Amino acid sequence: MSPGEMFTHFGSAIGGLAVIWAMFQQYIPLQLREHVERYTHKLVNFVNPYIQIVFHEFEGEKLKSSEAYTAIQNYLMENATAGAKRLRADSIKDSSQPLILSMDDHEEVTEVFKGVKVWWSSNKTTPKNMSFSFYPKTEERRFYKLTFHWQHRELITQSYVKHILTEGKAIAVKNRQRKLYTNNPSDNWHSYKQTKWSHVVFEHPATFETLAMEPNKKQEIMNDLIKFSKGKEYYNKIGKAWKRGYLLFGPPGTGKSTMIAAMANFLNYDVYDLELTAVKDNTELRKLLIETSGKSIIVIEDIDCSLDLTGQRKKKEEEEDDEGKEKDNPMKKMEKEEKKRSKVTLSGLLNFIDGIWSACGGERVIIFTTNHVDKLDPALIRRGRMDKHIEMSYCSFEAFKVLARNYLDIEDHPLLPTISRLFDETKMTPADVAENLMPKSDNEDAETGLRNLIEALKEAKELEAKNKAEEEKRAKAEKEEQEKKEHGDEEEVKESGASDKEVKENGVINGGVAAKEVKENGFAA
Ligand SMILES: Nc1ncnc2c1ncn2[C@@H]1O[C@H](COP(=O)(O)OP(=O)(O)OP(=O)(O)O)[C@@H](O)[C@H]1O
Ligand SMILES: [Mg+2]
Repeated sequence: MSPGEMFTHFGSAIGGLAVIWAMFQQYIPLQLREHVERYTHKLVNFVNPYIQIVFHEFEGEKLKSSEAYTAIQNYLMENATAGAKRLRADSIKDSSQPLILSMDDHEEVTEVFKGVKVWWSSNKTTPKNMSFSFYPKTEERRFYKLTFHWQHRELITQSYVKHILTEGKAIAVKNRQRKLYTNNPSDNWHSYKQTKWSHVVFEHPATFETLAMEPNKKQEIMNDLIKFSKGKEYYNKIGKAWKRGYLLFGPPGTGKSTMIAAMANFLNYDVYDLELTAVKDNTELRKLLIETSGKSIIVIEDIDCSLDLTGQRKKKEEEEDDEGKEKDNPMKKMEKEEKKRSKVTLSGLLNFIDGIWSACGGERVIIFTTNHVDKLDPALIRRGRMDKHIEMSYCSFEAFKVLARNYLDIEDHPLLPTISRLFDETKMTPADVAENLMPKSDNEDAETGLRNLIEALKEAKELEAKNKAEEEKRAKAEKEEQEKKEHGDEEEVKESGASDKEVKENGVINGGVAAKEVKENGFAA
């Protein structure tokens, strides 16, 4: 038989089988079919000497992604992709790094462990739900399947799987790209898999070395962070969730956001930048929290702006008053209702920080930043929630020296004493200092930067003095006005006091006369 003929026979045999299968499905009753299928499975399992283990991407009702899945993914990426023919290219760290390749869906690779051959395949299932959906990928579930001969069951389940998991974790640490996450608006949660967070690679270059701050304060924060990151046992011992809250407060441009980046780089943690206004309610806030991984910093910037904390404490009468107004204005009512719907409450946020759920995962730093610490509810920033309060303030001379070293590479300069004196006399944010020091062209040297700064400091000082003088003048004028008013009131009181007296006296006199008259005449005229 020629190969062509063979192929034709083979083709028709397959075709015949397909027809039999279709008939089986169509004409054999469902119950009988199930029986047949079950027994076929049993038979195949009896004859099949291979065992399969499945590792799913999500565990715990899909709340959390599985660590084992990630470890296997990393392991296979590094060790087994050589044998795979269909690969997927993943994010590339930077252009100097080679492509990171992983197995594509439904691809299979083999590996030999201590002389034993195993098969790994990457799979996904989509539910058989035939209903039409705008989001076809929502329910997609991925998993890895490990297949091996039953004779090696012990070796594989005990040593090999353990080996893969530890190796995978080590590879993850080695290849770790830190990520900067932001929460997706919940309306989009269904459209792109199950992820509530989107991420990019975290690449902020700020470090504690480049952060302008008094050295003692900086060291204190660094020690605090080190103590925290090594404190797993300690937190266990004292029965506290392994997390720590920091409140960074200070005027704009004093380095709060820079500090967060420096902390993330120092600890080698991921950053979750939580945009509270995109979170609809407390339940969603909790879901977001559960989706964060360990070794991460959760940041809520400008907390006073993103949550209406004062609104929570609105007096009842005011609300009633508002309701009265809303009756007249339906637009206002709608607006308020919309706001209500998209509202995370203070108690929701408090639970997010130190409720029962906050302990899931562990090793998390939570940071709030604000420009107005006095606006925040004391319950929110009490110790235990915000354990450490860090004030980011105007630039001191010590802090300036860090900037001078970073921006101009100078440790010492004859102009420094002048600058030191000026820093004592006026205040400027590190952001402004940095901007003045930064060379604006190739011709500018360190001295130009310092002179620019001196000019700016002098200007700031003059402006401050001018503002102060104006403020004093206004206060004085106000005081004078007040005094004048009080004086005027007094005069008036005096005058009106005299006329009262007159009235009184006259009244008495007239009254007296009248009374006298009555008395004398025996009746009132
Ligand atoms: N302490 C600092 N050390 C080094 N650079 C700083 C410092 N403070 C500010 N800067 C510089 O100023 C810029 C603005 O700082 P940053 O964004 O950290 O301020 P912020 O306190 O977060 O302000 P805002 O309250 O407006 O968010 C940064 O790009 C950084 O380069
Ligand atoms: Mg900021």
